[in-house]
Amino acid sequence: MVKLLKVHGSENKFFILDQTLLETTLNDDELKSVAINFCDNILGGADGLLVIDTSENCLGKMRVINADGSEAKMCGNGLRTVSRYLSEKYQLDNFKIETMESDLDVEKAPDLYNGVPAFSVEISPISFQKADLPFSYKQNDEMIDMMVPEFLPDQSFTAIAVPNPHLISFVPEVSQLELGDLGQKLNGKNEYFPEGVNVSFSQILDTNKIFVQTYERGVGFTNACGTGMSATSLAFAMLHPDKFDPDKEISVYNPGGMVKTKITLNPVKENSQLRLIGNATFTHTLEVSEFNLHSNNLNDIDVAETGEEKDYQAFVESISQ
Ligand SMILES: N[C@@H](CCC[C@H](N)C(=O)O)C(=O)O
Repeated sequence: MVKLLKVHGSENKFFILDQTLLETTLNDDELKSVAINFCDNILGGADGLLVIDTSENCLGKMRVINADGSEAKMCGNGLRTVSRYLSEKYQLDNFKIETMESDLDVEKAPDLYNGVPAFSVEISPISFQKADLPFSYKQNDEMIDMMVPEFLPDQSFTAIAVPNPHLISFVPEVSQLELGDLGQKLNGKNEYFPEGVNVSFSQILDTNKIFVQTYERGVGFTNACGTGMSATSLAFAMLHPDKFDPDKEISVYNPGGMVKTKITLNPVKENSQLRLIGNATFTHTLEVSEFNLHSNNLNDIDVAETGEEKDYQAFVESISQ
């Protein structure tokens, strides 16, 4: 039997499959089918499948398969949960994890709340270049605080790859309707973001305090998007210096809870440093036979709750007071 986990970071939910536990690893087609099946049908679904593989230079490698079967370059909330998994497996608190474009530094952080383990993860590399998003809008090589009436008439937009693509707009109040419409438009066939984009709207609440909601590529509305909150924090620090204190962490509220980000701006903006700090919660363990996993038959799974979710909900309750 193979043991999987259901996990979340700020209620951005995933299944973790450690391929190193298998006799025979799943190939890419099998991973895609299993990701779609798990994310649609098991335990209320999830936003993606996080796949752990061996790595030559790091403690492990993380791949991110979105709910629709597409593969993402990175996942910030997911990386925290994979960090916890590898930390417990190898009894280490500080190490590197290989992702599609870079080896990222991760470390155990103080618990977010009683019974809520937390990890701090590096988010990198950063790019604003149109080729790295990719996007196409008139002759622009970058899109930074730019009015784009083709998206929405009265909002400005910033595009940042970390390295998955994000489009960010600061708004007086988040409109789910406008976010959903724009997210759908830019993730369907469109001339601006040919590979789709994660779209985040953010409300500035106070100094170093923002709210972020994201329409995710390959998923749709999500409770939280880790790379989205990191990219939005970078845009916030760059574009709203009057509300940004560089010596302190930023509190990023989201529909699933709250994370912290630490932004160290660099005059060369691509060399700025981003860290994402937040919960790594395991909600369920699942056991399935390797044969059933290979044949994408998920009818016979043993599920057990870990009991961690009540502590996470107590944390959410504590920040809403
Ligand atoms: N929610 C993730 C991002 C997942 C990838 C995204 N759907 C994409 O396709 O780029 C996060 O926490 O960063």
